[in-house]
Amino acid sequence: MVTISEALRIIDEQKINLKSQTLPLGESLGYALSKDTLSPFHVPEFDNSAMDGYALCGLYQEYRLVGEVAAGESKEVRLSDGEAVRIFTGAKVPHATSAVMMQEKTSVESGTLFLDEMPRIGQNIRKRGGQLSEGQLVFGKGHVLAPPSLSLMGSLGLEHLEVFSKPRVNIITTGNELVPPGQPKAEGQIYESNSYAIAGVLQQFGFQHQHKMQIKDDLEATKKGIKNALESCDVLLVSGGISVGDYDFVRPALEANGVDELFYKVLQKPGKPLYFGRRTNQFVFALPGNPASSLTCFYMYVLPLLQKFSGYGKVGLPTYQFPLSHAYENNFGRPSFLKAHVFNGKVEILDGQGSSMIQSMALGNALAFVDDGIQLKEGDMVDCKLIS
Ligand SMILES: Nc1nc2c(c(=O)[nH]1)N[C@H]1C(S)=C(S)[C@@H](COP(=O)(O)OP(=O)(O)OC[C@H]3O[C@@H](n4cnc5c(N)ncnc54)[C@H](O)[C@@H]3O)O[C@H]1N2
Ligand code: MOO
Repeated sequence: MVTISEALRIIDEQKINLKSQTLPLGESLGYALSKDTLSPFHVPEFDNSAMDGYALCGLYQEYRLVGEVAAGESKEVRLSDGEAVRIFTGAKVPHATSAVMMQEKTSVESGTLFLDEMPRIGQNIRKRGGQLSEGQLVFGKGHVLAPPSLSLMGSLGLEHLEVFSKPRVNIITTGNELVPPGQPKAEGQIYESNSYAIAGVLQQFGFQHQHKMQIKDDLEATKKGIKNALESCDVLLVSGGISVGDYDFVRPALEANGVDELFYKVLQKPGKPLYFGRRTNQFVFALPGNPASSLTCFYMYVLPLLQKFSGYGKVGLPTYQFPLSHAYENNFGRPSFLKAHVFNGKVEILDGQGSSMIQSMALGNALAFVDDGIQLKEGDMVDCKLIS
């Protein structure tokens, strides 16, 4: 049995041979850059107007209007002292421009521009290189591409990006009692639901599974199922069959397939019988079958590994602190990730903390961490991870 921090450290210490690939800009969302990106030119490349209005030469309240510059125009307009040109947002300002005045603060009468107020030097001019200089580091290796990053890369004219590949994931569910939703089920059987949660949470964080298989609680079938699944994935997620029951065959079947155990059992609730193993550059998590346990283990342990495997510079869900909306005591006998709801700047720990209870998790939006035996008062700060 390891502690939560030991388990996280073991995951973090794994050396992974990362692969990289080239992707079109439009398909790069959620990937991490596999090399540093330097700006190929100054951004903006030229001084330009931040407003629709007038480019002014000299600082006065009256100007001779001598022309117009639209966005995208490349012709050089010559401005002399006391002259102004009509200009539009994003258009290149003429060389001698002192300031741009927004059109709402102006009036024009027979070729003369009048300003409602005195302009200030440099007003409404977006300076060349104001955001980035040519050769400046834009993003370091490992930067994860969110929508603003795609916008910036696009503005640099980069059509293709070098990114780290993401792991191929397979899912195995185990359990003779499991029946797929939509099928008839007999007394004692239940509907299989973990694979939907796991496939969903993979998708939520930008990963995909390739194959999902269900295997019976039988040592030979489990060995064979794991062997097949490991033929085509980098990360294998197994649900159930990892505890100590007579029908829990996942651990010996992993061993028979040459997977080395890195830890088994974590001192936590839920998800105590969590297993993590490795075979060369392949990783296996055997997630406890209880629905809330398997999902909690995904957020806490699987996600950091998947992100590390994808070359992310920072992994795992960030922790935020919120004040408790009520008193709470952790009597579970283990450090606990509790199903919780963060709302209006406070966190409520929900009823229904049983590992088999998924409704509380479905109605909540966070996991709140409370250590074993801790008594908390209303207003005490609690570490939370937001899951939706
Ligand atoms: N003697 C002990 N028994 C148990 C211990 C223990 O330490 N000693 N640990 C308990 C804890 S904690 C957990 S968590 C579970 C984990 O057991 P397994 O990983 O072996 O999971 P199963 O026994 O296969 O299933 C547990 C539970 O979850 C349901 N389940 C399983 N798979 C699915 C699925 N795909 N979809 C929906 N529901 C699923 C299954 O029917 C069981 O109810 O072990 C405790 N026991
Ligand atoms: O460790 Mo288990 O997930 O409490 O039922």
